[in-house]
Amino acid sequence: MKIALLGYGKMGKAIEKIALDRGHEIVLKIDKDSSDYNISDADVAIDFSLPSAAFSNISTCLENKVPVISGTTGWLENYDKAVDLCNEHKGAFIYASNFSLGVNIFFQLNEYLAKMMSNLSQYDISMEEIHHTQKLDAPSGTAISLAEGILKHTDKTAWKLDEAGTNEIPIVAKRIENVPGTHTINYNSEVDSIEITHTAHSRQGFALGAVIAAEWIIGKTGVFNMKDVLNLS
Ligand SMILES: NC(=O)C1=CN([C@@H]2O[C@H](COP(=O)(O)OP(=O)(O)OC[C@H]3O[C@@H](n4cnc5c(N)ncnc54)[C@H](OP(=O)(O)O)[C@@H]3O)[C@@H](O)[C@H]2O)C=CC1
Ligand SMILES: O=C(O)C1=N[C@H](C(=O)O)C[C@H](O)C1
Repeated sequence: MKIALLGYGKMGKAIEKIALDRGHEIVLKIDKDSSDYNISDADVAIDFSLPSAAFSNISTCLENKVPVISGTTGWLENYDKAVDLCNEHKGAFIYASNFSLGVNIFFQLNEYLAKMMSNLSQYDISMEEIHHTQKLDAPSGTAISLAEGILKHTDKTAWKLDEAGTNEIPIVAKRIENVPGTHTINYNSEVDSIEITHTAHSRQGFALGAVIAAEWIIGKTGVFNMKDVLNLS
């Protein structure tokens, strides 16, 4: 498979290594703002760039009928436009806030627990995410996905970074050197607390998931997610 890497930073480099190990070829690497690259040699593009660059990169791929996998976070105000563009061009597109198998299992565990806790008003919910100090967005895309999973099953109406109202899920974002990504959901009552945590030990899981998604999307048309790729029910 011929892969274009849109974003050649920490994730782009981790993806390159795994892709080469799995017998793929990297035909394009874009690591800064450059609007006139030629994507047409690629079978698939993988975008791990910047919040400000992702939508433009995704649009370029879809307009040129190149399937695109995006892991960039912090650009979701344009997600619906990307979906429309994908449908208009009969393209193929996956966005995931987190490509690791472990986090996608954790997403399901989170919803299961939220359902169980939904009528137990003695527990207060809160969330914490910890990432490395170079991270540009807060809260993390994964924290937002986790909060959305909880909102489906509770009477909370929204998530909020830091200070939250009674109907909101508070998210605390911490930035500590070299932390690849840790997410915790806490239910606290006067007598006890229940906490679930996913801890990434490196970027390997994210990168492998992105390459697996790129392999999976070839020959498909439509907008998909990691639940489709991993066949999680
Ligand atoms: N979904 C998931 O599983 C994961 C998602 N992420 C997300 O992926 C994104 C990238 O993370 P990470 O690799 O750690 O970040 P980095 O900052 O290490 O890499 C981003 C790269 O994008 C480059 N870039 C700048 N402008 C453009 C452009 N217009 N087109 C393409 N590339 C460009 C940057 O170059 P320069 O430095 O010159 O500006 C930089 O090399 C973030 O949004 C992060 O949150 C990260 C890990 C997992
Ligand atoms: O920027 C990162 O590093 C990460 N970003 C993603 C996010 O915002 O959730 C995924 C992972 O946690 C690492």
